[in-house]
Amino acid sequence: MWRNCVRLARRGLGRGAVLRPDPTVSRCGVSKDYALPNSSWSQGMMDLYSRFLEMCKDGTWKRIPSYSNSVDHIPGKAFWGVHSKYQPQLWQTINMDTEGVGFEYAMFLNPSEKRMVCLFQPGPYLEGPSGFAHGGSTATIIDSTIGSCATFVAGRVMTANLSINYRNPIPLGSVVLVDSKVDQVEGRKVFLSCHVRSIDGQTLHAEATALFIRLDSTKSLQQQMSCQ
Ligand SMILES: CCCCCCCC/C=C\CCCCCCCC(=O)SCCNC(=O)CCNC(=O)[C@H](O)C(C)(C)COP(=O)(O)OP(=O)(O)OC[C@H]1O[C@@H](n2cnc3c(N)ncnc32)[C@H](O)[C@@H]1OP(=O)(O)O
Repeated sequence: MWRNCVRLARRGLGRGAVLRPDPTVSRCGVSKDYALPNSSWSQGMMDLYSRFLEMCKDGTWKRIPSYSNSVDHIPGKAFWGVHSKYQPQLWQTINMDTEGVGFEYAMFLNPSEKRMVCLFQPGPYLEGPSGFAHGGSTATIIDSTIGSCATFVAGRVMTANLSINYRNPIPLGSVVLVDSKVDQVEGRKVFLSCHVRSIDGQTLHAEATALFIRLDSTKSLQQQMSCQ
């Protein structure tokens, strides 16, 4: 029951939506990539996306697809390791099937700089203060961007600490750049920082620091989360 609720929530159902077969998985078993342009993207979002795609051509940057099932990111799909009994099915909470209402985004990785950038256009479901993004949605996109960056550098990680200073509200429908990088790795600890700015760079919306811990692959995720 709980598992089904989580699956529904993660599929972005709500507000009168009806149950239907999981649309993220096609008949041939290939998951949908949510981080691709759609008709809800503003011109600003499209322009920025094209600029980053251009920078991918020489290999400096790499576009990161986003599947609802995180294991689809991993060759061989063994993201949580052979020791884990827990295989998460729908891990990316930020993907919604109705275009434009929630998190519209695309991530790009710069491997040599250990940097992950996310182009983010918040939709109306993310409203906090009237006309502006909820702080929790800003935290979610920061956590996802920083988390993907830490995943690239360290493998399986979890957020241990995330500290955010909110400097200026993010208008719904605007486009911001979430720019994160790994500052330091000490054993299992990965320290990162992040800035959220308007496209023109004039407005600092938020800044964050985070600590991610690389998971011990000899323990199952359930053991690490004290679930059993
Ligand atoms: C080629 C391209 C590749 C690109 C890849 C793209 C694909 C990406 C795909 C998918 C990415 C998606 C990204 C999403 C990201 C979202 C992430 C989340 O939201 S995670 C959910 C929220 N977080 C939790 O629920 C954690 C709950 N906490 C825990 O489970 C544990 O506390 C855990 C695992 C964090 C640590 O537990 P322990 O038992 O493994 O380790 P201990 O011994 O406690 O800590 C290790 C060291 O870290 C310090 N530490 C731990 N927590 C700390 C804290 N909060 N502050 C400071 N230090 C802390 C400790 O003091 C210790 O340090 P000393 O080794 O003694 O020096």
